Order: sequence, then C-alpha cells, then structure tokens
Amino acid sequence: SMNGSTVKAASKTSSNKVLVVYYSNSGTTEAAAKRIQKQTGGDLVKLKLSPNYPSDYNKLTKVAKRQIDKNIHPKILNKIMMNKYKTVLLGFPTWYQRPPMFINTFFNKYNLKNKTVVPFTTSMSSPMKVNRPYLKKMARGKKINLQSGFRANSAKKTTKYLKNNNLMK
Ligand SMILES: Cc1cc2nc3c(=O)[nH]c(=O)nc-3n(C[C@H](O)[C@H](O)[C@H](O)COP(=O)(O)O)c2cc1C
Repeated sequence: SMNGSTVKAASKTSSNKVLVVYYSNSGTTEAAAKRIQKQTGGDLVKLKLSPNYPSDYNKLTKVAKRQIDKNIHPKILNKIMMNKYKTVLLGFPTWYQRPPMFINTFFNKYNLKNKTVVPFTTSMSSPMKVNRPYLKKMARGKKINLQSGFRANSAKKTTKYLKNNNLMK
C-alpha cells in the first residue's frame, strides 16, 4: 500500500543510507557535520589523513599551500563500506579558495559511482561556489551525481538546504 508507514520503511533500507564524511582541523566543519548527522540520521565518519595536518595555523597554511603547489594528494586511511550508502555528504574547510587536496584523494579512493555526493564547506567568508569547479573536475567521468552543496557555517541555511533536497530523516 502507499500509506505512510510503507514509505517510511522503504526509506530505511540500507541502500538509501546517508553517510556524513568530513575533515575538520579547528572544529568548525566538525560541528557542522555533527548537526548534519543528527538531521539526516546518517552515519558519521571523520577522515583520518596521512600525514595529518598540524593544528598550528601558520604551519597549516604552509603545508596546505605546498600540497596545492606540488599537487600532493594526502593519503586517507579510513576503510569505508561505500556500498551501504546512496547519498554521501562530504564536508571540508575551504582552503585557498578551493577544497583541500585530500578531497582529490577522496574522489579517487572510493567508488562513488551512481551515488549522490552533496559537498558542504565551512569558511571564513568564501562561498561554496568557489569549490565547485574543482569538485566538478574531480567527479568528471565517474558517473557521480554531484550536487551543488552548501556552506554549512549557518545552521539555518544548512537546515534549509537539507529540507529543500529531501535529506532530513
Ligand atoms: C590553510 C587555510 C586556508 C584558508 N583559506 C580560506 C579561504 O580561501 N576562504 C575562506 O573564507 N576561509 C579560509 N580559511 C578559513 C577556514 O576555511 C575556516 O576557518 C574553516 O571554517 C575551518 O574549518 P575547520 O575548523 O573545520 O578546520 C582558511 C584556513 C586555513 C587554515
């Protein structure tokens, strides 16, 4: 039947599960990811990187800049069973007007074919859209349903995006 309980049961099958996967250095993206996890009812995974980034701001800026200049893709150590998920919310801080270089690794390491990937970022002021050309390039040719995503600094705007995109649990 098409009653509400049938629809609800169907939405809980494992292939419809949401993954919220993120990296955060100073905690802003982490706070956003935890809010998004609660709102979507998804699984939460923090990326473990090798080498790990320094927390000291000046050191971090140097390491992050060098990775861009040398096209370094840091290792991601997490094993993630991607086949469990249909939708992947991918969170990262915006660094130098673009995604950090481990996001390249993310798109290469995991099989995201036929999945919806919803990027979200936190930043001092840069909008999500500065990241888009880079993300589009990373997703190219992989049959990924890449969404425009959102800047997650504002809880209100996050809620609005999740509602508009039918991602609330
Ligand atoms: C290396 C580096 C580069 C950054 N570049 C930008 C930038 O281009 N635009 C911006 O608005 N904020 C920039 N920021 C600020 C971070 O995006 C912002 O503080 C973010 O919320 C940090 O997330 P986190 O606390 O999860 O690590 C930069 C910060 C760092 C450390």
